[in-house]
Amino acid sequence: MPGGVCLICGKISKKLLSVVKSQLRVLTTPGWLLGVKASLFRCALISSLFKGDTDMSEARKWRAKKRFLFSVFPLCVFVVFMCVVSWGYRVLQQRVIDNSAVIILNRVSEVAEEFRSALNHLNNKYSDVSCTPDTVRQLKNDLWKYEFIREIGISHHGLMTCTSSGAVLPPVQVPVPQVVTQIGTGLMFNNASLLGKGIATDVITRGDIVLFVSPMMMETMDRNVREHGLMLSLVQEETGKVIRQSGTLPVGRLYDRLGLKRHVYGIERCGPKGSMCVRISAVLNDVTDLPAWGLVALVSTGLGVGLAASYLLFFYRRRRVSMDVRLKRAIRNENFSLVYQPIVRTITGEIVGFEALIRWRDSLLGDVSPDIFIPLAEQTGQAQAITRIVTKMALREISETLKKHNLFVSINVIPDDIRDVTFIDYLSELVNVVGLSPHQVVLEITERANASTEDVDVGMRVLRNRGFNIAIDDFGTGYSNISWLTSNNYDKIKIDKFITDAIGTDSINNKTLMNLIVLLREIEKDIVFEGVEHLYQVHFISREIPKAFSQGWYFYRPLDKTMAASVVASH
Ligand SMILES: Nc1nc2c(ncn2[C@@H]2O[C@@H]3COP(=O)(O)O[C@H]4[C@@H](O)[C@H](n5cnc6c(=O)[nH]c(N)nc65)O[C@@H]4COP(=O)(O)O[C@H]3[C@H]2O)c(=O)[nH]1
Repeated sequence: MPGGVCLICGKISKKLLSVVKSQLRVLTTPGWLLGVKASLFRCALISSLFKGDTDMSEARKWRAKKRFLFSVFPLCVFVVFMCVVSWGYRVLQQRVIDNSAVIILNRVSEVAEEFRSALNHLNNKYSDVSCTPDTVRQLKNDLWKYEFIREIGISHHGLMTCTSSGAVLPPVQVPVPQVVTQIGTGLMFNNASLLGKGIATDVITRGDIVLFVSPMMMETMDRNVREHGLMLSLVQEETGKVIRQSGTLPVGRLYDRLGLKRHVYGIERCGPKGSMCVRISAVLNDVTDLPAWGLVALVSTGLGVGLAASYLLFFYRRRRVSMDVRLKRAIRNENFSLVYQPIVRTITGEIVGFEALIRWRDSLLGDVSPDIFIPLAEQTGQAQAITRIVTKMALREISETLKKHNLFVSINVIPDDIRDVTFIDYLSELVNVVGLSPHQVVLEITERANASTEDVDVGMRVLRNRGFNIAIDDFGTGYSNISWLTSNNYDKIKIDKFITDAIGTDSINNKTLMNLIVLLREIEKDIVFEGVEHLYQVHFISREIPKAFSQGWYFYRPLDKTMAASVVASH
């Protein structure tokens, strides 16, 4: 997406740049126009990072890339790093808060359940009883059963006459509760009038029963909440009104200083319908709340990661770019050589043809394997140029030997070559000029390439109609093996070295090989085993498919043109 935006920006910039350039020629140049020109040029240059831009010189592009890699890129990595760390920090805090909240909420649920069952039980037991010593003794006994209740009282018509400590004389008026839930439970917080003697406590009432909540219970709960930096609120479910709160939310350094609102994370659990909800809230810190040393360590790590990523990308790009640039130059100067590896009849060892293999020796990079530069050439759209160079060189260097001994030469091509009518014409013309018969030229197309598209099929048919042969290369490495076998658009099939390597082994590939042998015996095409290195492989191939051909170090390594001519002559 940024690449796409940049491409569009780049295109517009280049257009504007040309307009500005033309204006510069006719106007006396004001300073601001020079500034605009410089900015547009920079933008066009950056856009060329995302596509092959032929207008910019390689060196300029590389300089722009370097500037980008060591300015914008590390900053982007730094920002991403900080975002990821912030996000991770937040997730971690949520986990910790969730764990503490679950413990507290479970405790609150236990307490609520105890009050609920006490109110039900005691209301049934003590409705309309008078405050006799026996009643007081029974209340005392009942009190022992409850962990969170400190005192039980009995009231008649709003007057508390009896408690588990004894008769209340004179009876005390039970005040109107501060909150009444839908199921008729009344709550009073910090009530100091009922027990007298300067004791303030939370009171719960329903029917004739008055329960005095143990202050220790609330104290323990508050301490728990404070320790975890949380805030516990009792909320009325229907109205959402907060009726009791313990603990406070900690202040955040930067946010509060700047007066920004902080993100409060909350978990709520409600009792049976119409009762109370308990909410646990916490402020989620972010990296700005870290102590100064933590912030410094984090920023340094982020910058370090950004720079490390820049360096890695720089070295990777430098290697790629330099190889890319040098390959372009090598193609322009046709700075390659060819070697020819003989292909032989397996049973007799007689040479029947050669495969032309490209070699590139760069003054800086040394010998670069075709396995490296051919895929690079394919990615950068230079592979077709290579095919033309190889075709021209091979036919010029080896046609005399081919004609003299009626041999063929195999040339590696890519699907784009087969699709390209101009290449087919070019090849026909060359073959004509050097006086070869088209059947002495084999075009190898790798099975890994997704070559089964319609236009490739058409190209293959055209080539075969003109007398050229088509070989399916590296058979066994792709995923369209069977479809290739059943198509009739080729003349030879080259079995990849990894299948040949399975000969005489106990591997899974050996099973593939044995199944393949059954299929290959039925096929009326030339079969070439690649990478034949050992005598037992030769014996196996000769026994299983006597008509098969072989190519490999057991017979010959790739040879230069002079050696290739002399081995055929000496045979
Ligand atoms: N270990 C071992 N290796 C053996 C043996 N016999 C042959 N080889 C190597 O196996 C490769 C066979 O070529 P390929 O399958 O077409 O695979 C080729 C082909 O896909 C590509 N390539 C080479 N030349 C060209 C070219 O001119 N054009 C294109 N498009 N691709 C080429 O590069 C690949 C590698 O080429 P090379 O490095 O020349 O490697 C060659 C050859 O040197 C053996 O007994 N043992």
